[in-house]
Amino acid sequence: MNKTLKIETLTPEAFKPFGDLIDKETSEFFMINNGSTRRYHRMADVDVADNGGEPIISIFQATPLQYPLSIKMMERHPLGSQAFVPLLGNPYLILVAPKDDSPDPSAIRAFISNGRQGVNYHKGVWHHPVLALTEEDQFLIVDRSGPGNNCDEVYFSDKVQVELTLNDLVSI
Ligand SMILES: NC(=O)N[C@@H](O)C(=O)O
Ligand code: NI
Repeated sequence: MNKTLKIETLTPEAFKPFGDLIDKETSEFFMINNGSTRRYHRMADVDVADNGGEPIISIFQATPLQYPLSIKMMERHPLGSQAFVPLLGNPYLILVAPKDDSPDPSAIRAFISNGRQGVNYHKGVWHHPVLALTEEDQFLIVDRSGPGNNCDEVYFSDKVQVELTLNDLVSI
């Protein structure tokens, strides 16, 4: 199978099958701290308690891969959600595929964040490891620590060619 992915703009509706969008610009807020602060409340839930899991906060400093990207694998976290919040305001890419026993290469979807949007992958959603577009980009991560295997990886056979090119990046 040969396929080049179109890169989609990240919206709450488009990302809904895969998780939550952590995005001020598409979220409600209420005022706190005597009117000095907007609280964008509960943008996503941290779903990590299965098998005695606990929520942890980490930082990823990521380096861009080579493009056009030949997508060789996808992974999922069967025991917990995983959130990525960009810290430096740089656009980055998200590759996801629907929950299933194995990722369907023909169902992979590519999104681009405007650098102000984070994502929270729901438990078991297939995704590609973080895809920075800027050298040493940084992300705050909220995911799970605890017993059990929480990372399934599937490598595609050589016959499957799913490519991601940047030349049709939507303007963000
Ligand atoms: N392995 C790890 O902690 N990171 C991946 O889960 C990822 O989605 O980048
Ligand atoms: Ni992951």
